[in-house]
Amino acid sequence: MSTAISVRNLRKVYPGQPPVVALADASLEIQDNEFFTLLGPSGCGKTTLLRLIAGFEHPTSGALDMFGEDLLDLPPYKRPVNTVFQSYALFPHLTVAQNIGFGLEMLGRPKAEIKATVEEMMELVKMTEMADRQTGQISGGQQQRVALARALAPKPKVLLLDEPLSALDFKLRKEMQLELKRLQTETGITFIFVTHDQEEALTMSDRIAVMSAGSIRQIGRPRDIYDHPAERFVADFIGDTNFLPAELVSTEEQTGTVRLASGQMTTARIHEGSDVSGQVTLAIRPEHASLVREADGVLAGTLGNVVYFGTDTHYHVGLDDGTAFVIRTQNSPDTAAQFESGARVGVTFGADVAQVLRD
Ligand SMILES: Nc1ncnc2c1ncn2[C@@H]1O[C@H](COP(=O)(O)OP(=O)(O)OP(=O)(O)O)[C@@H](O)[C@H]1O
Repeated sequence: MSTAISVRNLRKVYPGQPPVVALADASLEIQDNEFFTLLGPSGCGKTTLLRLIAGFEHPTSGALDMFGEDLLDLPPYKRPVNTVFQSYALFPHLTVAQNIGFGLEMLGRPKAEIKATVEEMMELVKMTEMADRQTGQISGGQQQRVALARALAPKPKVLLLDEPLSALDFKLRKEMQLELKRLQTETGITFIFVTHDQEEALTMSDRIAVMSAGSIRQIGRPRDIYDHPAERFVADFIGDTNFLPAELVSTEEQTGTVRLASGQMTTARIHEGSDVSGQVTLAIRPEHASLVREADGVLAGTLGNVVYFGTDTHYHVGLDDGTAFVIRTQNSPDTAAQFESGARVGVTFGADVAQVLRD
């Protein structure tokens, strides 16, 4: 696999009083044919990074290459990228076919080529039957498909997608997530997708960069990031997590022996390259822990609320050291509630599910 985009120590400061550091010092590599997602809360710098790649902004410092070529010398229209915006920016009085062909007309492509590409794109996004409808008269989901087809029509090497699904309702959003993934696989184009929705990122991406306050906190495959968050921000932002204070007693490669507040010893995973020692925080996902009899637990406490969600049940335990801990178990027709609210209970978890977090 070759590298599509290489971002090295990219920094963007917007002038003002005071100046805004939108991107502090970002470095990452995106592979050709990857579905890569920039995930983070509002204002963390996702759109800024996308705009730097597109060429709508110029960095304060740093380097940016695409397929080995320095991008910073190229104006936006000469970069082999295209962008799909949150507001689809379609022309409502033009037809579906005219909207899709618009960019190609601007590029001065021959008429026959435009016609063939528009037909190919309409088929790709399943809009052939609506070719002659004005885009002001089609649904939000259909407009989204046209916007995608228009952006894909010039066959960019990289497609930038800035929260393209955020205007759609929940059900349509789910459908379009699968659709986007299909389009990426079928076209083989590198997608860089921006979202603040963790579930969207986990379901669609080959890899995710989690961002916070202008910097990249962790890069990894969805499963790695979910199961092995490197730091508290990532563990907190993606999914639900229990945090336990602990003391790191010894380490051997990626495994640490820790003493919990209860005095019990257990093992936990240490993220590669993490420099941790002394007092640490452990992260344990609610579905990775089990509720057991008090005598069988690594931790002991009193069961508080038991909340039934249909597919699963959440058990809220008040641990004896005062920490709150949630356990999530999947329901099935033959699982009966084993513990009542108010009961003394134990909490246990496997050796490889607890993660030592860096600060
Ligand atoms: N043109 C600009 N001038 C000054 N500040 C800006 C400009 N554009 C963005 N910012 C600031 O830079 C920071 C990063 O903004 P950016 O739009 O990249 O974040 P984001 O993660 O994409 O957020 P959102 O999810 O809300 O779109 C924010 O503090 C924002 O207010």
